[in-house]
Amino acid sequence: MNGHPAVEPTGPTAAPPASRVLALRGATQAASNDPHEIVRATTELLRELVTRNALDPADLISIWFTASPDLTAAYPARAAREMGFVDVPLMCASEIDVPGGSPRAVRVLIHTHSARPRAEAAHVYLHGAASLRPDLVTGAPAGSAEA
Ligand SMILES: C=C(O[C@@H]1C=C(C(=O)O)C=C[C@H]1O)C(=O)O
Repeated sequence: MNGHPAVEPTGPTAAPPASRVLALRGATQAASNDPHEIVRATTELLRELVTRNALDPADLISIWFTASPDLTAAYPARAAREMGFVDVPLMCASEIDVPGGSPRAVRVLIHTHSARPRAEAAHVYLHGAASLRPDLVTGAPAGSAEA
């Protein structure tokens, strides 16, 4: 051996990691299967996630979207690109067509670097999608879309 420890020291004296990975969920409901409405609803959802979690766009790792099978007029990822997330890997897919599933639903899963612990993640469910996960719907801050 060369005298150096094989691994970085751990325990109370070790420096905290500069950054952790945080996953955030969200969902919303578009007014209709129209490109403008899909982009509008998705933009609102992304803005709320960014605001409520104080996200720095430079920290974003990737963004996954699903659209319910009745939404076919546009890719929700378009909203992210139009917001300036042009170098963030994006993906869209069709949601599972479960009987009774939420209509016109855009769902999102964001992975980001963040110092925020998972317990403090603010997941965002807007409009008709709020009924999907009532356990995750928290009070919206002043000035939010729901106000
Ligand atoms: C309930 C939701 O819809 C679907 C069901 C999920 C679940 O059961 O955990 C997760 C994502 C969606 O596929 C949601 O978007 O949160």
